[in-house]
Parts: sequence; structure tokens; C-alpha cells
Amino acid sequence: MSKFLQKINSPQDVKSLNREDLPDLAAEIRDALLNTISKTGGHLGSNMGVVELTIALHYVYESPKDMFIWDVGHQSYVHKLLTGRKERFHTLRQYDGLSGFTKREENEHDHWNCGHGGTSISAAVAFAKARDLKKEDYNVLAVIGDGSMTAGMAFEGLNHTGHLQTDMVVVLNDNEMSISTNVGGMSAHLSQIMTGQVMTKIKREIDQLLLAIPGIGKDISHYAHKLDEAIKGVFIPGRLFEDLGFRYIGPVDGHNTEALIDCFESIKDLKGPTLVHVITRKGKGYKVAEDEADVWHGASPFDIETGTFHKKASNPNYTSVFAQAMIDLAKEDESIIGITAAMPDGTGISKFGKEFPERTFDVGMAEQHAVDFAGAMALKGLRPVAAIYSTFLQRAYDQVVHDVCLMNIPVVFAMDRAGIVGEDGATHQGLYDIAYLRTLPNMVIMAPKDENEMRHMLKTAIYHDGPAALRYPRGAGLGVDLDPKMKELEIGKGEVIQDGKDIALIAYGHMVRPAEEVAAKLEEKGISVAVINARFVKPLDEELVLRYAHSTQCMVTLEEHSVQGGFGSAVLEALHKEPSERAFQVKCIGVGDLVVEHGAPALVRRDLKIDHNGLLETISDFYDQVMEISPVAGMGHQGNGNHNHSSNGNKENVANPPLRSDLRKSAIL
Ligand SMILES: Cc1ncc(C[n+]2csc(CCOP(=O)(O)OP(=O)(O)O)c2C)c(N)n1
Ligand SMILES: CC(=O)[C@@H](O)[C@H](O)COP(=O)(O)O
Ligand SMILES: [Mg+2]
Repeated sequence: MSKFLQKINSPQDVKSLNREDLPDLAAEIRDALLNTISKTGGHLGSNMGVVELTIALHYVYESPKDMFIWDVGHQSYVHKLLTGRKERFHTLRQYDGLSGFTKREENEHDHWNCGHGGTSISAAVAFAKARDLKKEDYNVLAVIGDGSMTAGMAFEGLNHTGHLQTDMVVVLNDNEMSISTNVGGMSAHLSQIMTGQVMTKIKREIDQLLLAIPGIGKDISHYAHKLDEAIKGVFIPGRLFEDLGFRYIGPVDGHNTEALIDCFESIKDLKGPTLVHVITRKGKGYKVAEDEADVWHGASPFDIETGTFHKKASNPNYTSVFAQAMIDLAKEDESIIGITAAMPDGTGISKFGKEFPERTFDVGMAEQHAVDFAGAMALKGLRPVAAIYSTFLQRAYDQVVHDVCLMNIPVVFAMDRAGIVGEDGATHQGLYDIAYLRTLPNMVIMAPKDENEMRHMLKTAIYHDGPAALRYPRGAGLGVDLDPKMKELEIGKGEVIQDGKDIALIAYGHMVRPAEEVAAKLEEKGISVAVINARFVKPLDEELVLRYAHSTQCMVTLEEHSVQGGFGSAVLEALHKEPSERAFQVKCIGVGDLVVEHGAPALVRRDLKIDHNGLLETISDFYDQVMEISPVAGMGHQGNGNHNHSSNGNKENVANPPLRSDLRKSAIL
């Protein structure tokens, strides 16, 4: 067991160590990170890079009174280890375990829930301003990476902080990496900054020398500062931050605990906003993670000795099928372009970029810009595919509305990670995209039943003359054969997977296969089940929905999405557009009005009752309830919930009796 880490149960314990012991503590923390993340998976590279920085912060400041606001929060594991969560660290990102991001509910040292980047400065300046308004006394520090600093929101926070001149600190953790190599002017800007403290030291020594000159020293020092400004303007572009109203300090060696502690102690009581530029190395201390920082940003379980991932045999994942489909289509059509917001590998756009570098754009962590960039490109006749996770597209909602849909611009939104994502948890679930897109004029929205249909939908979306969005889940597909040629689907048309008379299961996207599996079980019980692949939620195949609503006793909608405003809502709306001689019995299955936390997808789906057993139970119970309300022959089912065939096994064919009025209202959901 470790010599130092084992004694640390709070930041106070960090302070009790001698400075010369801190490098050993850092080494022990790196061991703990490797030992845990090799089992649980997680953001290894980012956390290995902030070990000394986090130690220094807790050594100098008084958390939780002093507030650390981590941007994205994927690099907060060291913070968790030092704030009383060491014993639970092995539960990282596991079901019912520690979150992979900071969470207020988890610990008093976590002041801001995160997961989406760019929010830390806005939160920090607000916390600092609240402190001042309430005449309280504590330090506030935002810790933001160079990748997250490319988020527009980060600039909004910087801009306002510079205006307010609030006493706070922004620690810019610059490892020259986003998930992949960082991109954009800011990245170039930062990498120009001279490393090491040489420049800072020289400036301080000159200043002291000049001020020591009696009489004229002050004036010369003033002019030297002017000279310094000029030099900075040329060589040290920390100038950008100073022009925004920040005191710029750095760059500081982010792996030198002494230097970091000295730096934070020297700025701790400074007035106004200070930006400390820290230079770190992503993956520090684990060579493969240093050498391939993009690969090791989000590590799946691995063997520490060999640095190899424990690969689980599985079907091709949706992302790789998407990437290949993009490549195949782009070979035929040079107007197709791929756009990602700092997620080239996660979306598969990096694979597309290897084939078509000049038609591939990584805009940084800037989803809003990505959407507008796509829209304007489309107006010039290009066919942009904006590959943005369902959850991250939330960041660009008004751009989708205002800059694409209202102008009816043909942009394709390829929303990977739709549905339950698993270990990333609440902030990353793809559970809201149907609802947030379904209200938008001109938007066509679809979801494939498998990876083969996704290819057809991608082509359909690309050649649709207006905005189109397709959603598909994280991880492996069904392993179905891929049709050699992609075809365009008829927009707004669903697919009858199997016919049936008693109950219709109308499923959306990757819930079609689970619906088929439940249907097979119900058929074993003598229930005749129709299974519909809706394919489109907008425009919905209303004719198909109504046909089965009338021809069966009841209908169940299935989606891996919030039930509120999702696919089921669209079906309900369609069923009640026109008066009907009967009430429709419809059960909408999806995710209820709740926050869906982190954990293995199978466990999360089990809890949400959208796994096989949950679906089977819910649908069976619903069907029995319907039979009790309006007992009809159908397959000879009696109202008492027992299912038996008439003596000759024929299905009595009885018209659906009208529901009693008092049940009408209860028969809808
Ligand atoms: C709004 C948003 N878009 C995309 C992501 C995906 N993402 C997570 S971390 C990351 C890069 C972070 O880079 P940086 O801030 O430099 O941190 P590092 O991992 O290098 O320490 C990205 C793009 C996100 N979390 N939030
Ligand atoms: C922290 C962050 O937002 C990303 O690293 C995210 O965790 C990637 O998710 P995937 O692993 O699904 O690509
Ligand atoms: Mg970085």
C-alpha cells in the first residue's frame, strides 16, 4: 500500500505533508489511477496529466471553502482521491459508484456538475461575484483544458470576468490536446507561448533591478513594462488574456509541484482575475498514454504491463459503419463533407478525414459554430454531415433552429450516442434529441433498426433537400449483413416487420430488435403481435400507425429516449388528430421524467425496465389490463387475464366494443 496516499482522507492531510514528499505522493496517485482505470475504464490521459496540478491546488487552497470548478470534469479523479473518496475510487463510473465527473451530490468538494465542456468559467465567475455580493471570503478557481478553452462559452465567461474584474483564477491546463490534437487559433496561440518560467523570471529580475535605481528607477520600470507589453505582444500571446482583462501568469511547468505551489501561493491574494497558464503532458507517467494521448483520452479496461486494451469481441459498431458509409458516399459525391466538434475519433470522422482530409473539419469543442459552419457550407451546394453526439448537439440547439431549420438548409445531423450511453452517465445520455428536434419546422428525423438501415438513412438524409437528423446508439450493431448498395428510403414511411391482430408494438430505432424479441415471447403465449419499425418520427407514417391502432386491441410504442415529447408522443398526437369511434389503448415505453445516472448500459436498462424482461413484463401487464377493460375474442383472450383459445382453436372475431366513457381518458397512456 502507498506510504502517503493511504494517509490522505481530506485536503488537510495533503497540507500536512512536507513539500519534498509530494513527488512521491504524485507517483502513488498515478499508480492508483492506473490500477483503477485499467479495470473500470475512464479518462486516463487527462487525469495522469493533472496529478501535480491537483496536489498543488489542494496544498495551497482550502477546499471546500475555496472552490475548484473543473471544466468537463473528466480530469477530476485526482481531486476525488484527495477529497475523501479514495476508498470508493474502485467504483469509478460503475453502477451506483463514483461519477466520472464532478457532482455536487457526491461530495462537498464538488461545487458544479459537469461533463459538457466550457462551463467552468461562467460558473466560477458567478460563484466569485456571489461571494462579493454576500461579503464572504473564499477563493474561486476554474480549471479548464486547452481543448475546452475552444468552447465559445469559455470565451463568454472570460469576457464577462474581464469586465467584472472579479477576484478569481482561471487555471488553463494546456497539454496541447483536446481528445485528439487540439485545433484552432487558440491552440496555435497557446503553443506559441514560450514554455518554462524563463521569461517570467527574466521580467521579474529586470523589474527588481530597475526599481532599485534611485530616482529614475520607477520611470524606467514603467517604460520597461511598456517594453514588456510590446515583447508580450510579439512573443508572449498571453496578451490575448491580458487584453480580456486578466493578469496572465505563466507558462508554469505543470509537473513541477514546487513551482506550482509557489505560483499559487504568489497569486492567492491578488485582486482581479488571474489566468495561470500551466503546461502539462497528457498521459504523464504512462508512456503509451503519453505517446498516443488521443487513444488514451478515454481508455477502456486495459493491461497495465502491456498497454493493450481488453478487447471484447463484438459486432462492428455503429460509428465505424457510419464512417465507412460516409467514405463510400463521398467517393461518389465530392460535395459531401464531414464536420466534427472535437470528437473526430468518437464520431468516426477521423476515419473519413484520412480519406478526404480537405473535406473534413474539426472545429474544436464548438458545436454551435459547427452547425452554422455546416449550414452556410450547404448554402453553397456542399452536403455537410455534422457528426455530433446526441448529447453534445444540445449545446447548439438554437443554431439548429435559427440557422438551419428556419432556412430549410440541407444539413445532416448524425447523432451518435443516442440512447443510454453507460459509464459517462447523466450528462452524456442521448435521451432528448427526438423531443428537442421534433418541434422544428422542415426537420426530418429518423432512426435505423440496425447498422445496415443506418447506411440507407445516411444516404436518405444526405440527399434530402432540407435538414435531416438520424440517431444511432453507442457501441456495437446487430451484426447484420450490409447491403452492397445504399439506397434512399421513402421519407415518412415505416416498415411492417411482422403482422399481428392483438397488439401492435411500434418501435423506433434500436428498439425494433427488442420489440421483435418481446413479440416472440408473447406469441408463445398465444398473443398475435404486430411489430412495426417506425423508421421516421418526423414525418411519422401516420397511415401505418392508424391502421394498426384500429386493427389491434392496443398499441405499445418503444423508444430509448425520454417518453416526454419523444416518439410515443408523436404517435399519440397522430392517433388523436381526427375524431375516432373508439379510444385507442396506447402504452408509451421509454425513459421517464428522471435523471439517468452512470453505469453499465445493461444495468441501467434493467432499472429503467427497457431491457428484455422489463419490456416483456410491462407489455404483458398492459395487454392483460386492456383485455380486462374491453374483453374481446381476438385470440380468444378472456378479461380475467387468462389466455385460452376457443374450443376449436379458431379465433372468435368480435368487433371491438366501445369503451365505457369513464375509461376513455385512462385508456390513452
Ligand atoms: C460541449 C462538449 N463537447 C464535446 C465534449 C467531448 N469532450 C470531452 S473532453 C474533450 C476535450 C477536452 O480537452 P481539454 O479541455 O484540453 O482536456 P484534456 O483532456 O486535454 O485534459 C472533449 C471534446 C464535451 N465534454 N463537451
Ligand atoms: C469526457 C467526454 O465528454 C468524452 O471523452 C466522452 O466521454 C466520450 O464519450 P465516448 O466514450 O462515448 O466517445
Ligand atoms: Mg487538453
